[in-house]
Amino acid sequence: MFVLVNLKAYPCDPIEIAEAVRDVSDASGVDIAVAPQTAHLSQVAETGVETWGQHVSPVEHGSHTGSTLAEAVADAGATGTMLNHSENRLKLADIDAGLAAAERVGLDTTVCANNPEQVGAVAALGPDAVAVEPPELIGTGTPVSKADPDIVTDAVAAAEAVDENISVFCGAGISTGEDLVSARELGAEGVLLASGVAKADDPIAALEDLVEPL
Ligand SMILES: O=C(CO)COP(=O)(O)O
Repeated sequence: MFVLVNLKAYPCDPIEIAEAVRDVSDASGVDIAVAPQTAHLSQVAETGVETWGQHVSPVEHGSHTGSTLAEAVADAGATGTMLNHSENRLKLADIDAGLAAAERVGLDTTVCANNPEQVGAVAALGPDAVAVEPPELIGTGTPVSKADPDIVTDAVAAAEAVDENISVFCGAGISTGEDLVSARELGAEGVLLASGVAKADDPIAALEDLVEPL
């Protein structure tokens, strides 16, 4: 299972969480990555943790003030990026161009989608992975794998129907090892989560609990 910890714009210490993710990943052997704010990518990557961008812009070098250039994200030490998170939705053409930008610099790509229908649509653009995250469950602590397991199984089927090599992740409300096991049983190869770690009093304990049953 792959675990991507999205720090969003939460008021957490990105280095403390990066070091916790690195240590728990090393000790458990579970592939865990962290996606900090773009401005923190270099500092986070320097800890040695697997580092992802939260977004890259659908642009090349040029006159694009305020953009998140894929080249800069890769130079900062990221090895992957999310696109189209439900809190940063993109037009289909921009997802396509964002994927091209990420692929240009060798970043792994995970395109988020709100439901299985959108998973099928974005899978057609050829990302490495898709992630289904029902927006109404994000940040609630109620895991998608329990609240609406069909969303996960339907997302797996929708991606497989397009390309069986695309990995499917799920996210929203996931915070415990039990949630990860349920996600895996529903066919997900990974999870995206945020508040369960970024808002935890003890991020190491939260991460250890997550990977314990794997
Ligand atoms: O949006 C998410 C991950 O990208 C999920 O957020 P929560 O884990 O806080 O529900």
